[in-house]
Amino acid sequence: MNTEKEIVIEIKNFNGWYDQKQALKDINMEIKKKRVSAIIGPSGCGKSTLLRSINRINDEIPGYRTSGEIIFEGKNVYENNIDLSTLRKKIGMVFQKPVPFPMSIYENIAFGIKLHTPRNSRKMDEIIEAALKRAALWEEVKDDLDKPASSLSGGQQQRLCIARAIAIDPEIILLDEPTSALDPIATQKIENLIEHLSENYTIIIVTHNLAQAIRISDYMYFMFQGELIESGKTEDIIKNPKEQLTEDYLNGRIS
Ligand SMILES: Nc1ncnc2c1ncn2[C@@H]1O[C@H](COP(=O)(O)OP(=O)(O)OP(=O)(O)O)[C@@H](O)[C@H]1O
Repeated sequence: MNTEKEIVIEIKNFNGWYDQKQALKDINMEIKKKRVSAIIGPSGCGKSTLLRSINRINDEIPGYRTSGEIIFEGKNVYENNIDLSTLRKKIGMVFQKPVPFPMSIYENIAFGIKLHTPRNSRKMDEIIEAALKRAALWEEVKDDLDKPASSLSGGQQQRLCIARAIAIDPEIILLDEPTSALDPIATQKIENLIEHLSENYTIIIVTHNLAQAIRISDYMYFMFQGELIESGKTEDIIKNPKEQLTEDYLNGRIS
């Protein structure tokens, strides 16, 4: 396996505050291209805040402010002239609870494509089929594309949300606890899918499920109380954590 991968995101001296409360403290990290990176750590340590800062979706929370840099494609995403719609096209996101739009399976995916790439509309059917195939959902829904997305199971809805993200051709997919609302079988399907997706996309996943992070990630980033404590290849961190806090977390002494 080629482990020397290109860096696609570099986070430098990054801080985040909700009003007076500092949620992220001087975060420095590098994300490797076309790998699965898992951000782990106990509840409230800042995982989601960090993930949601990467595509600036956290800007939507009143009172949230940041300092430092998140470099993507040679630019700090917090520069004033960054176009947020383009940023979020390139850095897609899937949330904890599947949130399909109240429309058909087909329209759920078409909607995002029309929003971001109207010129592609002639090829719509092809793009939708390809996205559903990549999200491992095509075989289950190909005869039901006109049915409401709400008729799908929770796991299928989550794969639909992943297909929706894929359809607008992102480079990076952010996944915020994508399986926490799913049963074990649906979870396994998503985990298999994530491993597959990293052939084509950079995946950054937040999970409170350490076993899941170990199963699917190439790199792990352990956070505690707003700080990044340790990061590295998953197998190295598991076998040989350098920090006592990491070891305590891996051994279940911190949860
Ligand atoms: N909208 C908000 N307003 C104020 N404080 C917030 C807000 N969202 C998160 N926080 C605080 O910021 C800190 C980090 O929260 P965050 O949700 O990023 O942690 P997390 O590691 O993802 O937690 P969990 O695993 O429980 O989802 C916590 O102390 C939390 O209370």
